[in-house]
Amino acid sequence: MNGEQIKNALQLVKKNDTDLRHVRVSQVQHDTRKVTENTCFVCIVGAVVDGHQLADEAVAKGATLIVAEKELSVAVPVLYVNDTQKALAQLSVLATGNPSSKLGMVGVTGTNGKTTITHVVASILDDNNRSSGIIGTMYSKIGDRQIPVANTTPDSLTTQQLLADMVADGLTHCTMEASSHALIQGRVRGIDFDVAVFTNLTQDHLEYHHTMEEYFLAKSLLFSQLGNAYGEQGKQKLAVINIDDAYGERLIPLTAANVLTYGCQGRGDIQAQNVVVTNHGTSFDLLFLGEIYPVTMKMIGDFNVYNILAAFGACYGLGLASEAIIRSIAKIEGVKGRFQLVPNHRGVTAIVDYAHTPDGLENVLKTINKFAEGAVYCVVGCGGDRDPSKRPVMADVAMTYATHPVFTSDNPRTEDPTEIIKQMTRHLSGNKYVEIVERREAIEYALSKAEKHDVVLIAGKGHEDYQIIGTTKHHFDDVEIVNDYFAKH
Ligand SMILES: CC(=O)N[C@H]1[C@@H](OP(=O)(O)OP(=O)(O)OC[C@H]2O[C@@H](n3ccc(=O)[nH]c3=O)[C@H](O)[C@@H]2O)O[C@H](CO)[C@@H](O)[C@@H]1O[C@H](C)C(=O)N[C@@H](C)C(=O)N[C@H](CCC(=O)O)C(=O)O
Ligand SMILES: Nc1ncnc2c1ncn2[C@@H]1O[C@H](COP(=O)(O)OP(=O)(O)OP(=O)(O)O)[C@@H](O)[C@H]1O
Ligand SMILES: N[C@H](CCC[C@H](N)C(=O)O)C(=O)O
Ligand SMILES: [Mg+2]
Repeated sequence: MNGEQIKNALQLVKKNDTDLRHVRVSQVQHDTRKVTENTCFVCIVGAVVDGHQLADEAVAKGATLIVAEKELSVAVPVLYVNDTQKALAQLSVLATGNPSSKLGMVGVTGTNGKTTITHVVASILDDNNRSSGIIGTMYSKIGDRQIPVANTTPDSLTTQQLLADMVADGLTHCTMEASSHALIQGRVRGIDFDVAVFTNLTQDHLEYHHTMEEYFLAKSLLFSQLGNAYGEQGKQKLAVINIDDAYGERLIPLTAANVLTYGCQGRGDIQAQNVVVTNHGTSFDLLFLGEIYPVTMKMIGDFNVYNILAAFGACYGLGLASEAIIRSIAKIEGVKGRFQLVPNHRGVTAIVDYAHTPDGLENVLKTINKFAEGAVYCVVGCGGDRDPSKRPVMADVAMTYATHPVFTSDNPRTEDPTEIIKQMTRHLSGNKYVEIVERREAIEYALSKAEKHDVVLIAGKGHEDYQIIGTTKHHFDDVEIVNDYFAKH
């Protein structure tokens, strides 16, 4: 690439008549730590650092061109735009050859269910001779490679590079999570989604979005940016929306794409009826286009019925036949750390689950109450440096739906774990619950108290194999701790 091509790809807010054809650009980058010779450096205003203040450093490291939204005085040409996040997305698409246009792209947003749905969609596609990559909370998955990611939805440059790798590896599809932070920060701008899925919207991340209305606005961007009903090559664009969620209903007029709704309460294009949940699976009837498909699956819980309906809609939108999708659903094993049963010799139903929001926790506990024969222990904490307003609500949920809540630490991050637990429980009274700050101790306590037929839910960290204390990640794995305990007792 050269500077002139970069200039032409951007909407400049300050005229630039300099001929930039001689400016060589070997990569686009927003991080000085990755700047090399002939880099086009894009200055992003972050929460911690302002990239504009690092422009000189970028030039010293070899940047030949700068893209900025604030006035700069540096030794190389500067292109000025209104919004450097948007420019980064546009240039990332340019630099990688617009890979999303070559993939069947599914974006999933909503408070809960994104990771689950991306995995279910990928399993169904793979089972039907497609090959699907994943970008999300656990990793970015390209074929057998699992690439660690810092964010559920990476920055636009990383995302486009991952998509380009998927195309290079011959993948046909990609399903990715679009977090609300990412939507606001433009990390998914420039992605040519074919299908956008909405799961649900309940309280989370209010430390960042401030109000539910702002949080909804963030989520809605995936749908308002979905384009019209016909994509580049006449491909249909489709929004798959949970109609049982009032926010889902509000999304419908915001998108120009076709819409398929789903629900379990008698409304929607795709419906579930006659749901039966046990401690080893779920069955229900899926209604679509006048047909009734009986579904039996290993995934447990009403909330997973919603996830399956969403995945069904997405796969149908990508061109799979209903019957083929239904056949594949029966084979799905479930997703790591999502209602994961940990087998043991004591007759205790031990479950590790990633519920870390009030709604997630309520759904999981309600599901457990459908089949629990004995007491229900719930080991749960709340993450530090995350929405403090959800803390007392999550404690209330545990108090309402569990027999024995055990309040403990999640990832304390830079907060004092004792103080987080205090914020969860300060309004509670009585002796129904216990507080044990050390998470391992709390898990072992619940397991030691549980008897045959009791359930122990260990919530909040699911697949995570670490605990973040301060800014350090320590190895920590809920499933491993449960297995260790049962091996010894
Ligand atoms: C609050 C937030 O969303 N922060 C995200 C944001 O970082 P930031 O604003 O702090 O960036 P910054 O460190 O100030 O840097 C600003 C600019 O300077 C550059 N820089 C910085 C340092 C340096 O030495 N050199 C340099 O060039 C950076 O590359 C960047 O371009 O942009 C970064 C790049 O995209 C993200 O990695 C980072 O996510 C942080 C790690 C984070 O914890 N985010 C969470 C809240 C988040 O995004 N979560 C959602 C999932 C939520 C959910 O649904 O559950 C997610 O998608 O992960
Ligand atoms: N459709 C759903 N509705 C409500 N709760 C759900 C739903 N699906 C999953 N959950 C609960 O939320 C937890 C997280 O699920 P999942 O990882 O699929 O969500 P996510 O949206 O990817 O979360 P994150 O934003 O942290 O990445 C699960 O472990 C389960 O407890
Ligand atoms: N993506 C979510 C994950 C929360 C998981 C929980 N274990 C915590 O650390 O709060 C977040 O970053 O808010
Ligand atoms: Mg996720």
